[in-house]
Amino acid sequence: MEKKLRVAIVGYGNIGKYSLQAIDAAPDMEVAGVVRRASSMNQEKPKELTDVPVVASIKDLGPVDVAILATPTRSVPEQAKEILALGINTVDSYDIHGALVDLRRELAEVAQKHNSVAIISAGWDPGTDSMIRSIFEFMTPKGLSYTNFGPGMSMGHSVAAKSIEGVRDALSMTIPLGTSVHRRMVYVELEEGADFKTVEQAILTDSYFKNDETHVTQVPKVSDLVDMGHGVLMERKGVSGSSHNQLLKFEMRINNPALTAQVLIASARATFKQKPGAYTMIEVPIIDYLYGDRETLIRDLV
Ligand SMILES: NC(=O)C1=CN([C@@H]2O[C@H](COP(=O)(O)OP(=O)(O)OC[C@H]3O[C@@H](n4cnc5c(N)ncnc54)[C@H](OP(=O)(O)O)[C@@H]3O)[C@@H](O)[C@H]2O)C=CC1
Ligand SMILES: N[C@@H](CCCC(=O)C(=O)O)C(=O)O
Repeated sequence: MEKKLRVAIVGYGNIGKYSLQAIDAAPDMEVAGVVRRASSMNQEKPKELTDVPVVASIKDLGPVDVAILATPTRSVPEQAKEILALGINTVDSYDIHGALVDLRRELAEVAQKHNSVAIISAGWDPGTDSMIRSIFEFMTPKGLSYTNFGPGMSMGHSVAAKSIEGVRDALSMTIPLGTSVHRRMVYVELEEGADFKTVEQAILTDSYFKNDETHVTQVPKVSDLVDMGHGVLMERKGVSGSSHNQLLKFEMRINNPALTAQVLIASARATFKQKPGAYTMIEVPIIDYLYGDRETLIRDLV
């Protein structure tokens, strides 16, 4: 039997937990262990990790082939560089669209030097939606595409709101207003003594929120509101050759962390088929994400 890929999960929040399930379900992978912050190591070990090594540094695990970075987007650049420099492949779901080209360039330099591979921004948006947008684009090179999220929980925005001083927990709901325009409804649970107006101002000026209509509401308990469902409707009206009004549509309604984790696991597999460097999902051949014999996949899917 083929040797299984040994996968480490870095950060055990929502994406981390669902990554464990996706690794367990993958025939070609096994979990090498979970890397957590020192502060989380003191907590009681979650039941599903009973037989899984949990460590504070990836260097304390046995051999690791690839690391899933399931940490806040803003901590990805530093962590990815450290892990790639150990010769270990990385995948992340970095979701700051305006900065991912720079991240790709920075990680490519480290990966090429240390003979490793990074697939960055590998969730659903950015991620699989980026692949769909690209397909729309070559099917109808002229035209307009719209990406309409939700309604649903944006994890990137929730994580950004949670990181603000004085916030104990946060939920950011994305409300689609049409034509790629969104409203952000942010619910915050505050630490004892925190000032709501200060927190509200910090959220409104954070780069995750400052370009959208955003409303911040204080609630007693965020966990009572959380529903991790999300989704997207992508539409394009465009032109193929000289034929107008070609209408294309893609829609999905999902459990956000489950889908993101599944895409990360598929990307982890794909890292082993690339030359050292850093890639976004649209640069990797689709077949590299799939498990199975190449000709069988081609026979079944093409
Ligand atoms: N591209 C896409 O489509 C998507 C991208 N995402 C991205 O995934 C990211 C993670 O989301 P989610 O799993 O909900 O986040 P969580 O907050 O649930 O989990 C993140 C985990 O990372 C660890 N962590 C927390 N703070 C830090 C820190 N400052 N530095 C390093 N590690 C830290 C913690 O794990 P521990 O306690 O074990 O150390 C924490 O539980 C989001 O920031 C979002 O941008 C999410 C969905 C879709
Ligand atoms: N990156 C997103 C996934 C895409 C949805 C989105 O960007 C949004 O709801 O604003 C997330 O973190 O959940």
